[in-house]
Amino acid sequence: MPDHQDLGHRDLQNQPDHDHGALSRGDFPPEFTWGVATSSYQIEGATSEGGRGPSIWDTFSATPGRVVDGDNGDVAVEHYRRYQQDADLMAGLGVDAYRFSVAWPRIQPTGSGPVNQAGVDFYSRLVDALLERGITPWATLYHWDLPQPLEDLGGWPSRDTAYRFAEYAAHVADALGDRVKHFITLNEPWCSAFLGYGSGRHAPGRSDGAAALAAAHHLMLGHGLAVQALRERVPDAQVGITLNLYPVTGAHDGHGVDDAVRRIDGLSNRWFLDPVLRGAYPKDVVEDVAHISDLAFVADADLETINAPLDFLGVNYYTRHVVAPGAFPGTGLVEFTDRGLPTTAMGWEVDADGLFDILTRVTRDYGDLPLVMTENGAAFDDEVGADGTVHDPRRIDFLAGHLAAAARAVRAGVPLRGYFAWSLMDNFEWAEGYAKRFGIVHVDFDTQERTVKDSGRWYAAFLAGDRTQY
Ligand SMILES: OC[C@@H]1[C@@H](O)[C@H](O)[C@@H](O)c2[nH]c(CCc3ccccc3)c[n+]21
Repeated sequence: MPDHQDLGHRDLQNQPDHDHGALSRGDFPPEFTWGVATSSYQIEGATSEGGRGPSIWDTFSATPGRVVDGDNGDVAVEHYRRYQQDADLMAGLGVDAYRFSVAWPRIQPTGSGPVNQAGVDFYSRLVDALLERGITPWATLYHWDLPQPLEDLGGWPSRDTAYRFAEYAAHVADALGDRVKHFITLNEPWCSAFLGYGSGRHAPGRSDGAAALAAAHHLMLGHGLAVQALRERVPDAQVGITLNLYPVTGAHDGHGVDDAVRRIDGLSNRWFLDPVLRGAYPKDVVEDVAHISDLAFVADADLETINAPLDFLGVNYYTRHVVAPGAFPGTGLVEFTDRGLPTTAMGWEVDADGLFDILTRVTRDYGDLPLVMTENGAAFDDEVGADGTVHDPRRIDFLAGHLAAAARAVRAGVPLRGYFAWSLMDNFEWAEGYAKRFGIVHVDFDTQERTVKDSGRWYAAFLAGDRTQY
């Protein structure tokens, strides 16, 4: 297993694998934050309104073949104009908080220079709508919609983009910092870098390993610089970053599996956890990628900047990675396998124990930094019944099972402070377009009608204190 130095080892008691039974909000600390999450490009629409400039996802989704059915975010679920109605939906669910993202192209249409006041005004109105309803705003500064002009200048592989991001963060802090006290700098730099510049599955759709590693570095550098900008302007803010983290398990215990686990754990988790929380790249993974890049883009003080003190780490959890050595041992190729467990519409295995495993691992290996589940949820093919209801029992089971795992992690000593269900409502699911529905509220994409699904009613009852079976 990887050689983690033991930082502040905690006695995380082992718990039974499955403890079915009753669960309620009371199984969590009273100050625990319960919310729902979305992101700008996935819900706002109005991509040419209010002075917004183009983002790499506007360009990417307009490129034939990149997104299922040629879907794009031009309309999405019209949150830009329906935000009051959507704030009412959240109030109806009884959430404490709402995690949304600010679209950089609305604040600075070209990615630099003076702010676009209409863009600032939209988020100011949104924040006021939330506060009026007693909902705490949690703002993600970057959830993948990089202004296209910055991509034209090199994008995240270019160091300058990190500096532009810090300037953008300062503008958001100036505009919203009087009312927004919870900030997440980046959503999932792993996706922005490795899906955007590595595999090309996401915007901007480049396939260049060296560029992907440079992008990962400059995303993390931008994170560190943005933390400084936020701290200077909003001294009472809680600041964090959100990482998509995966427990990685060997498919069997045969030859080479341990190294396959080490490699994938390294590239999925430690490549981001170590710089952000320890101020150093993991040495074993630096060796794994040496044939791709010598990391010459790393400047001396960068890792110190990246290792900016945080108030929390956001964790997005969806499923576990199960790996085995690839067909050609010694090449470092790794196969991702499945165990035949039930899967969601995304083909991701449902594995609530993986949530317990990743939360306890982060606390065991990286210390007592408070953790917040900034995303957890599932896509299933929902349909609106004749009576207008949406029965989604599998999503209820998914949420209940994962909340039970979260409660186990809390009992085991993990400093978990909050949970945001992904997602408030069905929306643009990136390369899958509108074909995949993650919402606890259904959206008819033709009429824009919102219908609270059974899972939304279940979550509202849970938040109201009802006990639930799972
Ligand atoms: O795919 C569901 C959600 C997205 O809608 C969110 O915008 C994004 O933050 C998010 N991250 C993950 C896990 C990483 C991932 C994202 C997209 C595709 C494949 C893996 C799942 N999700």
